[in-house]
Amino acid sequence: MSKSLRVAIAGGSGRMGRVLIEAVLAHDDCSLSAVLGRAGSASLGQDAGQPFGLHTGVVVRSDVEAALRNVDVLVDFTRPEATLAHLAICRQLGVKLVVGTTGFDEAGKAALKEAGGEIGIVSAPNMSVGVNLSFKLLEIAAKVLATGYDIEIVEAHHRHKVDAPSGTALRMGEVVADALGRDLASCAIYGREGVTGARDPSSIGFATVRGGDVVGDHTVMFMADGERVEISHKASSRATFAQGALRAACWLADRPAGLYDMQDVLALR
Ligand SMILES: NC(=O)C1=CN([C@@H]2O[C@H](COP(=O)(O)OP(=O)(O)OC[C@H]3O[C@@H](n4cnc5c(N)ncnc54)[C@H](OP(=O)(O)O)[C@@H]3O)[C@@H](O)[C@H]2O)C=CC1
Ligand SMILES: O=C(O)C1=N[C@H](C(=O)O)C[C@H](O)C1
Repeated sequence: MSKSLRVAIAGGSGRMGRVLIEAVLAHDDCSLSAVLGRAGSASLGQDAGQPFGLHTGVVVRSDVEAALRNVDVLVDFTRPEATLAHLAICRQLGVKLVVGTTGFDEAGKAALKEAGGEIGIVSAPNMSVGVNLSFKLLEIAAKVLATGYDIEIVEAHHRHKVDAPSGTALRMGEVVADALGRDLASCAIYGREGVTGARDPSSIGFATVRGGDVVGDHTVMFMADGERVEISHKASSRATFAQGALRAACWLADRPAGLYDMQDVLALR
């Protein structure tokens, strides 16, 4: 079978970048067409697989416009500022985009939405099937447990993660708040310290743990007098995110312009 979808990877030297390169090379329908590196990075000009002992035949490049000229879809797990710079070039060239990057501010989210008017984009804080199923379970749980249950979200990640709470935890909060008719921005409590007073029953609390090599753990707790329901997801390999990202890339191939997420890709909406 010919590998028909030409995929580029941004942040090729990152934790997700490496796993994505391996996943593209092993994929039946995707070919590795370009790998982007940050300007000044030592990896520029090297084979993209060199840091992990693979020969890919694709060298790392920082000239994004030239690198994306013969590409169908860019898969980007980097930082918001890098993703938004890549987004502008994808719009110019008509290249589709899968965004795994988290930590966008409101302006960044608005830029993705606007670009969805011109190109196909899948943007999701978590590409795993399990987390996306959890979003559906949370919607049901929040509706059934709407009164008398205090809701708290706990997430844990590796020591290198730079944004908090995780994009996934924030999306879990949004899903629960939407199901309850609450506005997350006004009911979220991001950590507690000192004399906080009793818990406001309408609040949704977040707690963040960072350390070691934790790939990504998320738990939403619904706590009442006499019982507690917990919905948990634990990722043990980044390959689960990479598989989801490539599933999104293949799904985007014959979609019209629009801003989609993994709920669309997995037909969970
Ligand atoms: N949606 C999902 O399923 C998942 C999302 N993520 C998200 O993906 C993102 C990346 O995570 P991770 O791989 O662990 O992070 P890393 O720090 O390991 O990798 C980030 C990559 O982005 C590159 N980069 C950073 N800033 C720039 C810039 N300004 N211009 C160009 N390239 C840049 C880095 O280059 P350099 O090496 O030169 O610094 C590096 O290659 C995070 O936002 C994370 O939350 C992670 C896992 C799953
Ligand atoms: O930075 C990570 O590693 C991860 N980030 C994502 C997030 O912020 O939700 C998803 C995953 O949990 C791993």
